[in-house]
Amino acid sequence: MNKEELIEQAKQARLRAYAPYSKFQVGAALLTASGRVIQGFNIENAAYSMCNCAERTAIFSALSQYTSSEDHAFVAVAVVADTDRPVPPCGACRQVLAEFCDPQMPVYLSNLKGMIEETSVSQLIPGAFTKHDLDKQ
Ligand SMILES: O=c1ccn([C@H]2C[C@H](O)[C@@H](CO)O2)c(=O)[nH]1
Ligand SMILES: [Zn+2]
Repeated sequence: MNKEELIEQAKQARLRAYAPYSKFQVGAALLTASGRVIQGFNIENAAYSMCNCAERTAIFSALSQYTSSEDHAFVAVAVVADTDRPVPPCGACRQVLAEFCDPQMPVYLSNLKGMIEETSVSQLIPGAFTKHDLDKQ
C-alpha cells in the first residue's frame, strides 16, 4: 500500500461521509502494521458539537473493531477533503493522533485537486500533551 493508494482509499471513504449539516465531506484511511486499511469519514449530528471527524472515526474504528497489537500500530494516515489546500486536521484530531500514533508517523493530507502535503504527527502537534506529562516524577 503506497501513499497514492492510501489517499485513494481516503477519497473513497469521503464519499460515505455523514455530513448533512456542514455538507463538508472528509475521508480518512489508516494503514495498520497488520496491513489493514481502516477507512473513516466525518459523522455529524443535529447537536453540532457531537460531530466526529474522519481521522478520529478511522482511529476509533481500528481500536474498537480489531484486537491485535499490529492492528493498533498505525503506519500512516491519509486525509482528503474538497479544500483549496490539502485539508489540515483539526486540533482534536491532532491530539488523538498524538495519543495513538508514533510522533514520526507520516500523515498525508490531500484534496480533490490532487495536491498532497506529507507531514507527520509531531509536525502537526509539536509539544503535544501526552501520557508522559501525567507522571509526577
Ligand atoms: O480535518 C478535518 C476537518 C473537518 N472535519 C469535519 C468535521 C465536520 O463534520 C466538518 C466541518 O468542519 O468536517 C473532518 O472530518 N476532518
Ligand atoms: Zn478533526
